[in-house]
Amino acid sequence: MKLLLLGKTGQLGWELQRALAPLGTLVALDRHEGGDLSDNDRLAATVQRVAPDVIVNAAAYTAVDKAESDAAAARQINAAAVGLLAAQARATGALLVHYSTDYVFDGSGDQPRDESAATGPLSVYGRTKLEGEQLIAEQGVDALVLRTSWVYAARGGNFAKTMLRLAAEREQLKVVADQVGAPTGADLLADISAHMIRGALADRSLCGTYHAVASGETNWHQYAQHVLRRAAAKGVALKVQPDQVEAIPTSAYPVPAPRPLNSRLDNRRLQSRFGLVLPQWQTGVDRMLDEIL
Ligand SMILES: NC(=O)C1=CN([C@@H]2O[C@H](COP(=O)(O)OP(=O)(O)OC[C@H]3O[C@@H](n4cnc5c(N)ncnc54)[C@H](OP(=O)(O)O)[C@@H]3O)[C@@H](O)[C@H]2O)C=CC1
Ligand SMILES: Cc1cn([C@H]2C[C@H](O)[C@@H](COP(=O)(O)OP(=O)(O)O[C@H]3O[C@@H](C)C(=O)[C@@H](O)[C@H]3O)O2)c(=O)[nH]c1=O
Repeated sequence: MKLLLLGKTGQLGWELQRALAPLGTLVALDRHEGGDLSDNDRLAATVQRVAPDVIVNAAAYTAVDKAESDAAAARQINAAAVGLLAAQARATGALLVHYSTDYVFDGSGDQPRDESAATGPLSVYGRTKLEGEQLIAEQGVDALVLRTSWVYAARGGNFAKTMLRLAAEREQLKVVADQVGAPTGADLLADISAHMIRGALADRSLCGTYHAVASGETNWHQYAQHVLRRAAAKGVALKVQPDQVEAIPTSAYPVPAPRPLNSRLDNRRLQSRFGLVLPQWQTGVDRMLDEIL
């Protein structure tokens, strides 16, 4: 079996290189190796040349605020290129694996959303990611679409690392406390993906959209405090102590792209259909911190 992985250098792409390797022959590409999602013609030529049984797309335009003023590029990478991959997979019978986000929702309410909940993105990033999902659905291709949230990894940029940096540099740290969700490790997502690919290749009726997040919930402020407590316990020098991180409302942290307040995703469909247990979010965060600190 041959797998094509796009976006191999991202948080998730890096972990997928590890997790997908035992499944077959893995061709992992970055944007400079024929895997550029801003160039549909080259991308199509790459897929045809590799002729994979499974296409795994970990590439995306993930700069949420920048996307507000760069919508054409975000739409090309998060939607148009995804539509092309879906068409190619459909034409060849390949399985498509793709990742989406909690930001496809409007964040209203205080309950976890399941896969059938109405979408309503608030930002260009969220809208273009939803368009990518819709293009996959329109093709009617065999696909696994994993909606996840608040991704972190030992390698790459993420909120936890930003907090460690800012708490070491600054005298004061203010973090929003009214956006709720679940930090999800790229390593967990990659392992889940490998498991799901095996399952879906054996039984294509398992294809579909899944909320793939760690269990439990937190908010960005509590998450920041958790990260800093762990760092302080390991003797990392911090200018801002965990208890000094100020909790603020979203309205006090103006940014170009609105974020959903309620990012809770219900992961029961994934757990029951694939026989998985998704660990509490702290498990993976602590492991990542042990690795990087
Ligand atoms: N990060 C998060 O918090 C969340 C992410 N997701 C989704 O999960 C998936 C993986 O995200 P994550 O690993 O965190 O993202 P990263 O930002 O860590 O990585 C994104 C990857 O996409 C690549 N990329 C960007 N533009 C192009 C392009 N034009 N052609 C080819 N590759 C490109 C980047 O390459 P380069 O390094 O060269 O720029 C990088 O390898 C994405 O679909 C994302 O939308 C969902 C929810 C939360
Ligand atoms: C750096 C910082 C951020 N914040 C806020 C801003 C925002 O509301 C929240 C998270 O900040 P970030 O900008 O790091 O996170 P953001 O880029 O919005 O993260 C999102 O990325 C995309 C790719 C996704 O798909 C989402 O699931 C989510 O992980 O914390 C503070 O309150 N204080 C701070 O000092």
